Amino acid sequence: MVLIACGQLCSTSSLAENAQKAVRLITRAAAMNAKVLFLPEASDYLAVNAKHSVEIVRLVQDSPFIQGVQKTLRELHSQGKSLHVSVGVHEPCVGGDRVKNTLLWINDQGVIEQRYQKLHLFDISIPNGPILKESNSVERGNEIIPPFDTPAGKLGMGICYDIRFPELALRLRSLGAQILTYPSAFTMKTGAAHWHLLARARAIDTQSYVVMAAQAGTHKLESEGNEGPKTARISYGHALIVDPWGTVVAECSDVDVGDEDLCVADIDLVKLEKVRKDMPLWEHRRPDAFGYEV
Ligand SMILES: O=C(O)CNC(=O)[C@H](CS)NC(=O)CCC(=O)C(=O)O
Repeated sequence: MVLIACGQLCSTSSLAENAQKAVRLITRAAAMNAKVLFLPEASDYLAVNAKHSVEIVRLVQDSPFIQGVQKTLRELHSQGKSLHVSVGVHEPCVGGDRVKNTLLWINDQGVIEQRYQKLHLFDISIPNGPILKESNSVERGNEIIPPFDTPAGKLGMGICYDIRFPELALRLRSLGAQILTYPSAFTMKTGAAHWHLLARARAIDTQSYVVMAAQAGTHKLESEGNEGPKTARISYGHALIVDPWGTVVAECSDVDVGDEDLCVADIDLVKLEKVRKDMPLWEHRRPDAFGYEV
């Protein structure tokens, strides 16, 4: 059994400030002897609008946020503490007119080992609900990253809105995933309606652990001299971990209690194998009827 931690925080537009939030959660996770910490989508910053995002985005080697995370992991490592981090960030695109919404896997020595670029973009307009057009500022990815070994098990990566596309989860499971992660910044309205249900559904579909790190609370978004439209953002929070049977085994406090929080759970691959053996979904699938393998 391996202990993992799943975090929630409330990013601002300051990469340096957000680095401090991440470092506090990293320090807490390490003190609890967790081996992996999952941090939310866009942990490095939330921007006021597309123009602002393109202005403040940095290459990983120039990002005070990523530098802060890497430095802390290296320091912990030199003290004999091994912690790996999955963290959602932004990266510049070639051409410079948009950014990438990426998920990084940073190992216990601060080295970026994996990178996934969000496939599905959140272009949504719900009456009395969120209006967000992610594709204004973000270039979508085109690749599924094969699940890779971590101290907790084989990890498959998605980001936020990707959780609504079960075909990604099914493919990741077929490619060997035991844990799926969807770092998120869910809206209040869609979170209240769907967050727990989506996380549990993907866990049940794939008989895998699902780890949902989350942005939480009211974001302080500022840009200097930016005339563009401002969007007030509040994120749903409720970072959580679901087991392969669909049970929520850990959940962060409600945002009323504070937006920075951590929850932990043991990853039990013996339990995972039992769930898969008792109900062998992957042997019962019907590619003959559907005409394709998931
Ligand atoms: O913009 C950034 O920098 C960070 N990215 C986000 O906040 C993204 C795109 S706007 N949010 C979501 O995908 C929410 C999905 C959601 O709420 C749902 O599926 O219901």
